[in-house]
Amino acid sequence: MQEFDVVVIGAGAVGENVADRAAQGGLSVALVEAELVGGECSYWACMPSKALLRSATVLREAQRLPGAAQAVTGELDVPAVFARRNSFTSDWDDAGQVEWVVGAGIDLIRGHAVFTGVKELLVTAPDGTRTPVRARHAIAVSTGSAALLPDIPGLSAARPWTSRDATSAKQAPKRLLVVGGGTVGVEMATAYAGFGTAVTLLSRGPLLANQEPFAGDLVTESLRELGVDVRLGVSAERIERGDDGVVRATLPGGEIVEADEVLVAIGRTPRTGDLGLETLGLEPGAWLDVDDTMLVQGPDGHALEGEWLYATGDVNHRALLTHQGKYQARAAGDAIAARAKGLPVDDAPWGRHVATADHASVPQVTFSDPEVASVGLTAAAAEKAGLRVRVVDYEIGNVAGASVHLDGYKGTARMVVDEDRGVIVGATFVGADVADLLHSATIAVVGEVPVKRLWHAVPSYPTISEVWLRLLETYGRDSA
Ligand SMILES: Cc1cc2nc3c(=O)[nH]c(=O)nc-3n(C[C@H](O)[C@H](O)[C@H](O)COP(=O)(O)OP(=O)(O)OC[C@H]3O[C@@H](n4cnc5c(N)ncnc54)[C@H](O)[C@@H]3O)c2cc1C
Ligand SMILES: NC(=O)c1ccc[n+]([C@@H]2O[C@H](COP(=O)([O-])OP(=O)(O)OC[C@H]3O[C@@H](n4cnc5c(N)ncnc54)[C@H](O)[C@@H]3O)[C@@H](O)[C@H]2O)c1
Repeated sequence: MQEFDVVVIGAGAVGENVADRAAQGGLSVALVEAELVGGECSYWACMPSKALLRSATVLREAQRLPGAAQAVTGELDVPAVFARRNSFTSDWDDAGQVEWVVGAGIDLIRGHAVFTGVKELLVTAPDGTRTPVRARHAIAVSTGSAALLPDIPGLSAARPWTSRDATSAKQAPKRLLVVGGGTVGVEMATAYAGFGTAVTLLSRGPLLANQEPFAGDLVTESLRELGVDVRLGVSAERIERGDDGVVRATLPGGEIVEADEVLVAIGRTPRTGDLGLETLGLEPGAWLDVDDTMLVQGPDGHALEGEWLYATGDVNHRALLTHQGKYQARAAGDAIAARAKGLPVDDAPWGRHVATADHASVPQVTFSDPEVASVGLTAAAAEKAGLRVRVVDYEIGNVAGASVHLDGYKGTARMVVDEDRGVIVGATFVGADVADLLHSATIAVVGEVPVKRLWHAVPSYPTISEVWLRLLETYGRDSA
């Protein structure tokens, strides 16, 4: 039996951070990983997807800019894009991240962990060796999520791609059918359209349905301009792969769409089905409910006896984003160290040991073309929450900085103001290169900066950030 103060299951970006914080808190920590140290984000999600998107985005921008357009007359070098993607994933070799783990003083145990009891695990290594592992203080589950497959007749036998296949493909297929109009569907449709693939995207609702409606509208329009056949309000009745290798999707009404590959991007499922959660009285295959310090809540709605089981990252379903999972990891790792040493836990809202921002100020950028950057509540969500809000919209193309940035700049910004408190509770920017604008909004939302004070935060001229001034002018100084 190996024994540590803390054991973290899953060495994705989130598990790595829990382990790091607990180790920095003076505890001995083991990190258990069944696949690659670095997890989904490094090898099959954030980094490879963004690497696949970036080159074509830059090329399209250059092609729209007089002077640059004349110089950029060639086609996208698709193999060079895939090669750049490979370098970001280190060719799916985790040696660099293992080096970091070792350097941080964390013990790495390779293998698949299963709970055998309270604070006890059995880890099965790839060669079949089994190691019992015990935690003196805490175990953190950071096992992430996997792609969800819909129950469409014929689909599972059609060898569908999941996000892993789309981000790790060695070449672009001639035709790609994308099922799902959320973040993965939109980003991968954009990437593959950039490679010259004929993409058909089926979405049962509008694109990016969790965002402000104008975001999905602008992205739909631009995907169609890129040549993507976007079908909204459409679900396939059947998807099969024929003996000829061709995928055929039957749509309502009998129309058949043919493709070489089909990517399923309809959401995620927690990686808790094979963890032995039943041993602890928890439901295998379910998301793990947690409190704000990331302690797992049992069926009675309270932390397990002894406050020892934590869950961070995708697996707790609070916000399926790397940065938000790492934020939870910092809170949880510090809370584990504090509880282990009998120190006070600062679990008041916005305290050191809680992930308060998960509730109302989660930032997210979808790297579509145009980019969609949002934080906090949409207007609809704010109204649903019972807030008295005022919504202010502004066309980003009218900002001097945007017009210099790109000819014919098209985009919209929205701020959602809580009229009772005089603060911004949500903001969305849709347009080229708005991603880095988002953090200003995140600070305003988290800091609950009064709108009347924002008038003194002067954006530089001529930058796209002057959209802030235009939003305030549209809101009106007398209203603030
Ligand atoms: C295509 C795509 C693009 C994305 N792009 C972005 C983006 O741009 N920005 C962003 O913020 N988010 C993005 N996300 C979301 C992001 O990838 C996830 O939120 C993030 O990876 C979650 O991290 P995690 O550490 O919780 O889980 P993971 O990264 O999934 O790590 C979990 C680890 O646990 C291991 N594991 C599981 N079970 C066991 C077990 N029983 N024993 C041992 N090890 C186990 C797994 O092998 C894995 O390495 C994207 C997601 C997808 C699918
Ligand atoms: N840039 C980023 O930050 C980024 C990029 C990719 C993924 N992600 C994260 O990964 C998560 C997963 O992304 P995703 O795109 O798979 O999920 P998603 O939840 O963003 O979108 C899934 C879409 O599929 C639709 N859908 C659900 N069931 C369906 C069915 N049976 N048939 C047809 N459509 C169906 C939903 O209505 C939704 O529009 C996201 O929640 C996001 O947090 C983030």
